[in-house]
Amino acid sequence: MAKVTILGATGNVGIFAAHTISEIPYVSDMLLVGRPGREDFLAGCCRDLSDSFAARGTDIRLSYSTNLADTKDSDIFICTAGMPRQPGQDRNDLAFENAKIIAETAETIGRSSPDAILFLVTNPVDVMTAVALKYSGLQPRQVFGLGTHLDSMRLKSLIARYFRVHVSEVHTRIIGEHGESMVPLWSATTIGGIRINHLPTFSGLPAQEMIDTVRTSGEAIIRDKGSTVYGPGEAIATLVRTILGDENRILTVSSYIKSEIHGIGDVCIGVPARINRNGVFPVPLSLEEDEVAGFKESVVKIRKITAEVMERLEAAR
Ligand SMILES: NC(=O)c1ccc[n+]([C@@H]2O[C@H](COP(=O)([O-])OP(=O)(O)OC[C@H]3O[C@@H](n4cnc5c(N)ncnc54)[C@H](O)[C@@H]3O)[C@@H](O)[C@H]2O)c1
Ligand SMILES: O=C(O)C[C@H](O)C(=O)O
Repeated sequence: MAKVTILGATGNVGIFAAHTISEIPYVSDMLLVGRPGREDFLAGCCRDLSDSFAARGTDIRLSYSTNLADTKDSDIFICTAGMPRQPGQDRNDLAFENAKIIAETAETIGRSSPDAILFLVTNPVDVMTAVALKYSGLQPRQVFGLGTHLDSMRLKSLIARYFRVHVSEVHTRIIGEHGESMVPLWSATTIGGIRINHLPTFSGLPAQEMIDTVRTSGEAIIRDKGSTVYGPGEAIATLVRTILGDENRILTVSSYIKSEIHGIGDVCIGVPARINRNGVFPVPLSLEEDEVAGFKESVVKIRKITAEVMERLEAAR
């Protein structure tokens, strides 16, 4: 059984993730962490969630805190703390402001919970994963971000609708940045176990339109309803269940790669990784030429933003 701590629990994604994670049978304790001054709101969240646990018959010890010292003994931290983007902003516009929050938080967690797993949701998630890895001092397997898992789910849903099949029949991946330079892996896309380009209807697939829709999905939802919540909240729970259940699923998350993909590495970015109770382990891959080219471009972009943020963080200390 495990203790799960949610940082940024008063936010839209944090509180819905608390709800989705509470459905995972391996969770015995859940701690909601918010900023000082938010005690009443956190207390209200605990009462409201407790009612839902009772209605569902879930037995989880739920508590809240505004003090990171109380997070000791957590098995997994989910970090949703930080600014979300506003309509018209790019996720990367948030990089430095959110990096300051993540660096400070990660430093504390690394010292007080050296065996924990640290799961980043805060955007830009690839850069935040690198910042958390550096400042926590944890091992690469212990630190990862939601990466392109949500993008992969969005593409899966579009493909399933196009071919009129159940979503569980579709396997697909998007790698690279959780952002503009994301790269769809059509070579790794199957329907009912059959490679998508072996299906007669493949020639009519509006592939570019689909990937454009995925690329702009977060932006469109934020413009229409203010924030993306249900997609990320369920995606977060999938990852937490995979870890706590020691499931060894291969999901596409932001992880530190040394050189696993065509010799490309030294960056935190979305890649397929085997995920279990010990953490996240990128899977070496062989890709099509155009996919490698797209991935290289994405890596160069994320490396540059990460380096700039790290430099500014150091200068600000
Ligand atoms: N990676 C993904 O796929 C994905 C999906 C959805 C949201 N996000 C990101 O998650 C983050 C949260 O989104 P949201 O919609 O819940 O935002 P929100 O504004 O509703 O919540 C933000 C939370 O961060 C906390 N916070 C803000 N500044 C802080 C600081 N200086 N120190 C500590 N805590 C602070 C707030 O108190 C609040 O709890 C954003 O960065 C958003 O872009 C990522
Ligand atoms: O788009 C955003 O800013 C939120 C999140 O990254 C998403 O893709 O839903």
